[in-house]
Amino acid sequence: MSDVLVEAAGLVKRYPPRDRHGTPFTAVDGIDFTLRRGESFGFLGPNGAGKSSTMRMIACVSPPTAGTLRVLGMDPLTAGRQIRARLGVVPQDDALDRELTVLENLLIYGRYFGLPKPEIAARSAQLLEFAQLADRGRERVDALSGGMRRRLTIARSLINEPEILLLDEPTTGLDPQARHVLWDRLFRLKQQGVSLILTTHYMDEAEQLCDRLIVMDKGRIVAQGSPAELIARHSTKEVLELRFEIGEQDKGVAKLRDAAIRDRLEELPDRVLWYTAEGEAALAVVHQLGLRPATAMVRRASLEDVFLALTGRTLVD
Ligand SMILES: Nc1ncnc2c1ncn2[C@@H]1O[C@H](COP(=O)(O)OP(=O)(O)OP(=O)(O)O)[C@@H](O)[C@H]1O
Repeated sequence: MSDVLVEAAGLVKRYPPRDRHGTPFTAVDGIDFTLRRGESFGFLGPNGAGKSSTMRMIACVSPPTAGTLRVLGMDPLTAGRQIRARLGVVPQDDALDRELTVLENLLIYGRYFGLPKPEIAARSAQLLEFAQLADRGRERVDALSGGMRRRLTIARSLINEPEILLLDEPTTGLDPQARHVLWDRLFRLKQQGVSLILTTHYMDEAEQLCDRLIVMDKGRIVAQGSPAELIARHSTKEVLELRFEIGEQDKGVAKLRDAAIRDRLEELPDRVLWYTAEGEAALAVVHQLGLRPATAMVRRASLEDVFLALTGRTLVD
């Protein structure tokens, strides 16, 4: 069995104009990547980066405009059905049947894959257990919380025992506790050997779940690597984050620029970031300069800093 799960070369997705006067829109602009078995992948980027468009092509629901794409060694244009039988897909919107019960949603999905009835029943029971919904099987989906609905969608996507699970922004819109429950479930799937491919614009999610990341912006790949590699390559180890009182930031930055000539300073509307190997030493300099920021915090660099370095923008505006 090949260890390549997904391979893309020069992959393009262009959408037709929305109206007669419009122009076609290139959402994915010639990207190359290889996803291998045994790792979990994240497409990280802000809204509109082209992450969902890439996922929909991998899920065989949206044909590429140009380039080549192979999923599990097959071409989605000619072998979509065979590929889909081995994939689980968790779309951005849950697409559950809200008028049916939790259990019925699973049963219907099993039938869609043509699985034998006893197998669907046994598998549904296991999946409800896995999704921590065992006592909710007879309730209507309407009655579930957002976090429960997400877990049910994941349970549903596992009915065919997929090798790859595609998740489009799995925790967007969930509260912190529901997100952590979901991460725990996804982590278990990883341990069971399911390869996760997800999109996110949350750096903590990417750091928690992904072994490798593809950072996208405006339809292109701007960097690839493990979270640790990306941070080592594109940021200093530490960051001193300073917030000034309203109207004080410009004066502060002018002084800092003179002091931090060898380091990168990043000015955002609400804070200043000083990229340095030694955050505490930089903070001492801030005090020597006579600056009194409203808050000052030394922290480790994160994927957010990588994104800022690569694109000049933050992940979540
Ligand atoms: N069917 C479509 N027709 C025209 N334009 C589209 C269509 N689908 C997406 N787009 C545009 O393509 C761009 C990329 O969208 P895509 O959903 O792939 O981005 P994304 O990185 O997943 O962002 P998000 O986090 O908002 O889902 C966006 O500007 C979007 O408006």
